[in-house]
Amino acid sequence: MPKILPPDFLRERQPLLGSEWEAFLQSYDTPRAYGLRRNPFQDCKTLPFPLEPVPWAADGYYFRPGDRPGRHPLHEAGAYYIQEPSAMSVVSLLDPQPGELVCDLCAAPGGKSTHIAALLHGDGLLVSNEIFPNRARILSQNIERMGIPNALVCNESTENMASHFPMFFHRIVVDAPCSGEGMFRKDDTAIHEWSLDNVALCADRQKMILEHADQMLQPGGVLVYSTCTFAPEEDEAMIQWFLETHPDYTLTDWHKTSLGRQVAGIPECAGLSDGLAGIFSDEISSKVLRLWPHKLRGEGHFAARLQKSGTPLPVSLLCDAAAGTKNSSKGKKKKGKQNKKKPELTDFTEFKDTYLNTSFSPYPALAGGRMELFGDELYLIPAPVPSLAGLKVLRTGLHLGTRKKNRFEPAHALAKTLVPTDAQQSLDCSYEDACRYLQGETISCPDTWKGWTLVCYEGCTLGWGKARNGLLKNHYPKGLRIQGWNDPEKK
Ligand SMILES: C[S@@+](CC[C@H](N)C(=O)[O-])C[C@H]1O[C@@H](n2cnc3c(N)ncnc32)[C@H](O)[C@@H]1O
Repeated sequence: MPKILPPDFLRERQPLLGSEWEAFLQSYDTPRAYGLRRNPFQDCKTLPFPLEPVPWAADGYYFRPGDRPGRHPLHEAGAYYIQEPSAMSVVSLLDPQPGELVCDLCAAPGGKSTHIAALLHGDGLLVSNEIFPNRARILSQNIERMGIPNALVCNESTENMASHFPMFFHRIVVDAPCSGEGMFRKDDTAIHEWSLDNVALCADRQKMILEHADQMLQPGGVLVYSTCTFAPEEDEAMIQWFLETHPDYTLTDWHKTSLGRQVAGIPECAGLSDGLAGIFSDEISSKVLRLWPHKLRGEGHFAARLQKSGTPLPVSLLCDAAAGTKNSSKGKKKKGKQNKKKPELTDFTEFKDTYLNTSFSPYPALAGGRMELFGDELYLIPAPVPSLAGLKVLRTGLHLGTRKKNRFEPAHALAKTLVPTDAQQSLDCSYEDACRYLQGETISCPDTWKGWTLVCYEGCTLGWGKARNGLLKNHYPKGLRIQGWNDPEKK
């Protein structure tokens, strides 16, 4: 059925597209493209469905919708993240480097965050923030599913984030809440919720979020601002306003970024565009990036990369400064009071010596990290994390496990950061056993195995099982179990 678009939208946007208007409208009647990003932390050699590269993202691929990769055990294993193809351009533009401190300020459900983490390779720190608690929980689950060891997940207003992390980050992405015009083909709710008043409201909110992002960015840092709307008020005009009110920033030409270089070899098929010409100065329109659904295989998107003047500070100085920050927020602390005693680490050490191989080496950010107990929960906090007092934090680095009476129970999050060769016992499951495991069933293992075992499928980790007498007791978290995995209709 043809889409019925709001009359105000049609009237306002037609002049922006000129001779391309008909092609733009026709894009609403053509099928949309589907994408996924492969996860370097869970490196499955081959995926069981055909893929085609997305030109603007190194690990991005198109898939055929009928293949339903969201209903495959490899999805639960974190082998990939399903992401709208145009949305992958944002982190390509941000270009985070291993060792950096990076913030995703409006992060749920985690498309940009999981992409940033993949490019950091476990080195440096990702702080992912989401203002709404339910969405922050989904974000946190996705961070865990993708086996990301060096992330904090916060559930804060951008104002509280700014007061807690002043001038802290090397790179920040503001993937702003917006009027969502670029999602009209994909999502009818975006059409129903759209109005010109909402465009104006979104623009005001975006200005506030950008002010906070500026406060959090180091001198010399990079800020990428993106939306999934065509509204110039939220796109080029927002960048114009930001540059006028923040003279210490310059706009980076997207053609001269790694995104532009990547595309240079395949200019025709990429279909990436500059900003709106004629309405805004060349300085802005020639440097910002637009993705139009009639020009490429993806939905509508806008992105701009801004560089702050100055020289970045050493990471150690930044941590000291942030640790001394007093947060005025009365936010809840992390569940389970922080244990002031020096954590007794023997339990984890014993676990590690018994069940993990010496090849198990925490990621660079964790190698210099600190262990902290919150109640009986033991966390490994990446090296550059400052004090988190007063901040609502859902995930503090890597959850190693729980201290029980006479034993240590490893966390699901720990399993997700491991590869099969990290564990002394890892079971390479068949497809059928992987499905049974994900439903919470017991599966078989060699009779001689005893204790904690990594359950793997196609080289990716699903979770823990505990071996006894040839059977693996299922330790896949109850909240993640889904029934019907063996049903071919649901595959
Ligand atoms: C475009 S979405 C982010 C998508 C995400 N970056 C991803 O790639 O998966 C914008 C996010 O901003 C959040 N948001 C809404 N109002 C906000 C506000 N006032 N301050 C900060 N974030 C807000 C929304 O809940 C939403 O999760």
